[in-house]
Amino acid sequence: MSEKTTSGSGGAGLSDSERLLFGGELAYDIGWDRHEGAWLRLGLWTMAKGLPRLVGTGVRLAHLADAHALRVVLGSEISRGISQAVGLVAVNGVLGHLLTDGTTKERLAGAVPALVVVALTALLGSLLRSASTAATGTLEPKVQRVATERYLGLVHRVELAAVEDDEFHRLLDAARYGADSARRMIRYCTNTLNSAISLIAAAGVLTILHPVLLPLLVLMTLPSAWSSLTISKQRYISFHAFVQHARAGHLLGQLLTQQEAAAEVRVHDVGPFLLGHFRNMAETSEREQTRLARRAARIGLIADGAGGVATLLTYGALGLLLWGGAMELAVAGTAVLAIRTGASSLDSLVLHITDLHQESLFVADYERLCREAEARAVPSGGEPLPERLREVHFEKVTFTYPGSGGEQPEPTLREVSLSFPMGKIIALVGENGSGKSTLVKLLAGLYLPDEGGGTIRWDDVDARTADRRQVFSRVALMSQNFFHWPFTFRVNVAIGESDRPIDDRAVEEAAAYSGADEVLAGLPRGLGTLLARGYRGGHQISGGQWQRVGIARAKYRKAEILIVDEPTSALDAVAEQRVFDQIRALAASTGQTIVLITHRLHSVRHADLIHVLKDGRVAESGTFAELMDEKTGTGTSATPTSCRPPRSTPPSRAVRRRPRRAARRGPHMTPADVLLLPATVPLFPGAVPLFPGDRHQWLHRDGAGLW
Ligand SMILES: Nc1ncnc2c1ncn2[C@@H]1O[C@H](COP(=O)(O)OP(=O)(O)OP(=O)(O)O)[C@@H](O)[C@H]1O
Repeated sequence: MSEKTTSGSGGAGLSDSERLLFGGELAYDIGWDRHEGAWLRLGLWTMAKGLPRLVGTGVRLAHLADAHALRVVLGSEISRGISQAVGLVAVNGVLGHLLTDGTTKERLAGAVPALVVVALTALLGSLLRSASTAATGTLEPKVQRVATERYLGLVHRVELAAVEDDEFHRLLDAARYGADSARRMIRYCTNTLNSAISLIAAAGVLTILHPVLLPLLVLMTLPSAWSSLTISKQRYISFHAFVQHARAGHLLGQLLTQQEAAAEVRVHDVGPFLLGHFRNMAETSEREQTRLARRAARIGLIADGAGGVATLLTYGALGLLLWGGAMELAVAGTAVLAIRTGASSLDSLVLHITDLHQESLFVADYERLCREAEARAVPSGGEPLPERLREVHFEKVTFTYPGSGGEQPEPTLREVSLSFPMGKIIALVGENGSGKSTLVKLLAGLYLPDEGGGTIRWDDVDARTADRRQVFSRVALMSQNFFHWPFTFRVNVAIGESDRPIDDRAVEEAAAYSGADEVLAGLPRGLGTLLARGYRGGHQISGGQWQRVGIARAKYRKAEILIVDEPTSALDAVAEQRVFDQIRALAASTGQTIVLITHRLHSVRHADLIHVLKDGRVAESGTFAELMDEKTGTGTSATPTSCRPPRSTPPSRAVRRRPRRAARRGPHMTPADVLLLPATVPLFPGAVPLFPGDRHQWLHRDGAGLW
């Protein structure tokens, strides 16, 4: 197959194979990737202008984490700069004495005091550097912890609507790296500060020695700064081009060896096809690397040439000053030293600012996320709920999912009026997508009705003004997709009431209530068995067994209202009815309010009250007998739709949405990934996982093999 490549921004070295297989470059569509190349658009001046702001951010974070360590870093770095300047002046004194008239002995003796100062400043410089290094090392993990704690603390309190908002999630993706970036920013800030102070010290000494020396320093260092910046940009471009090809190649490698694809690879003879493209992409990548390496070499040469000319001009100017007697030899010697120190400080300053700038993009995201999370937090405080609740009443409640359905989103619930009397068993029945789960989320306080869209009253207290934490505390929710915590059986049940110490007896009682005691009996380490596959000692339980654990969790919570949202979707009609009957019987003994959700009316025929939902509205309400009665019922609930088979096929829109959203959110959304989050975080934002979900293979922008 012939292999053509294109170059240019966004498609550097893109091969026909990549175009054919992926329709373009294989880039992630996740939060942190959107900063790719942002700093490439920055020039020297813009970077310099932004420097105080960047250092300010680092200093603020460090101050929050450990003000004392910050003071040590700042004090050490500033003192180091001063001692460097004093050292340079002392060097000037040494040279002055050495180059004066007299015998060698006399000249050496004269230089001794200045030499002692040089030695002392060097010693002090070393001590200060180690103090700064130690304090920076102390600061880094603290900054990361403070930053991580802050965003996690804010994010877990935001409204559910924010969690479901894709834009918020993209921000969360990027901000996750912000906490790591904050850590790295501390080191880069210290390095930047260090280089800047060294540069200022050298420039200050030069100005004192002779006013013309400062422009000479600028003249000599500018080309070198330009070349540093240009070369580091080239490295960055090269890295991203490389990682893109490497990712694509890696994907093909995985497809060739993946179990799921194995049958088709053989029967359809996909192997040679993929292998051919793999080779083509690898060759394209190699060509791209060669091209970029040559380009970098050219830029290096140009920069070196410019630096050489500047050096020549600088030393020429120094020579002229000496020749004309405008400068003493000792001053010229010190000037050479100061210019060299200044030039190398400027070089490293450019590199550190570059690093700092890249990190700052993620820290800015982090700050934005924190602001957004604060703004979208579930409000704290509010009207207390009545101690002894009689009912929760929905009055003409309309609810629309934010961002659903384009410009004129359709409400999911329309003018719903119904009651949940306490101490009763209430069933919500309706076909897929009729709004049952949405309705109980409003009941649980996870959403509020639309503005002007009716009220939900807890007796006389409006849910809008109620203390939402109290609302949450009154409800135990076992939703369709309740979370399978990758923890032990004990914690999986007790996490329903995580703010009190775990009571093993209560865990066992809750397990007996839901039938999860049978699951428990089969576990190798009983309550302490880890319910997560893929981990040593981890045990896998079936979907049906998880459902029992979920009911036990909701039961353990001992909340006033127990909402059971289709826990039986994996069961057949008879089994579902058995589970509901069991819940009903047990509820009778505790007086708990139970809200059961199903689309099979017959499964809940013993409920005290049944609300039938249809297209987001209440079609009818009553007891089973009333609904089935030809005179009192509308007959809607007797239609075959409400007696449909379990919803395992076809899934609701809500369910169908999830994979799409998960895919958009990238590789970080599975429970296991959440658990393994620290390992999924790259060493720095420039590091990119080779493959989604790959927690081990990060590519480094300074990675070996690139240069
Ligand atoms: N987070 C969401 N964002 C946008 N739309 C949603 C969301 N969750 C559900 N919907 C939509 O709201 C409608 C009602 O969904 P809901 O899950 O409440 O119905 P349901 O009666 O519980 O259905 P099922 O029996 O299939 O679970 C569906 O059209 C669904 O696609």
